[in-house]
Amino acid sequence: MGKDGGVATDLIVPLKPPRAGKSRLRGALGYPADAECHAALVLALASDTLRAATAAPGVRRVLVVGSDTEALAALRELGAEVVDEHGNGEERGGLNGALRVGERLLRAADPLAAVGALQADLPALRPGELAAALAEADGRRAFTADRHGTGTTLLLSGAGQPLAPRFGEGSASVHTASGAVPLTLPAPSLRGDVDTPEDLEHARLLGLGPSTTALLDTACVPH
Ligand SMILES: Nc1nc2c(ncn2[C@@H]2O[C@H](COP(=O)(O)OP(=O)(O)OP(=O)(O)O)[C@@H](O)[C@H]2O)c(=O)[nH]1
Ligand SMILES: C=C(OP(=O)(O)O)C(=O)O
Repeated sequence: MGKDGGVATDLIVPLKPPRAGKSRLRGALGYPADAECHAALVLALASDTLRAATAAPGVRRVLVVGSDTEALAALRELGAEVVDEHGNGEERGGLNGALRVGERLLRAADPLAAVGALQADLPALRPGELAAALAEADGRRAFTADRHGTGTTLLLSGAGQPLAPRFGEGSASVHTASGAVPLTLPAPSLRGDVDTPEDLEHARLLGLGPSTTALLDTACVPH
């Protein structure tokens, strides 16, 4: 059991190489679209997500799965565990493939672990809202939809039960069809993933974490 009475959960956080990821965010809020500046913004979103995830009661391990060595090293500094999604010669399986790599590792360490997948673009995430989602799920395979109701920000599985991730366009209805329980708690910070400039403004109004706040306050000089 986690400290709040929910089931202790190991989380996988997938991270696409920051230069390639979050393409729709380039130039958001007047922030430079330059490749280095954009990568710094994507990394800041992930840093704030991880800071909140590692602080959430009920979360036991947080494992970042990605392929960008520099980004993984920076996130390890924050206290997250990191793994290369192609490290063992795994084929390129995109987002769901990366999640399966993480799930395999976590279940090898503890076959009875409750495992979840949390998106890396939740810069306003509050630890208490993540903990409340784990508590509502209470060991069931369950998910939180994004604020639009179409995507998925968190997918959870019960102890020893496959995660069976089906992230991608319209994943909320696909996860529902696959039997995952849609969680009903409001948890705006957990539903506030950032894909577009409008999403970033929404997250800013909720209250961004320190990394994204500091970055947007600093003039990034385009190369
Ligand atoms: N490890 C890994 N993570 C991925 C991959 N594709 C997407 N992600 C991550 O999955 C989460 C959700 O992905 P999207 O919101 O579609 O992000 P994106 O592909 O960076 O964004 P767009 O360029 O706007 O489509 C984010 O945390 C991404 O970093 C992948 O191939 N490997
Ligand atoms: C991949 C997904 O993320 P997004 O909708 O944020 O691109 C998803 O919600 O399944």
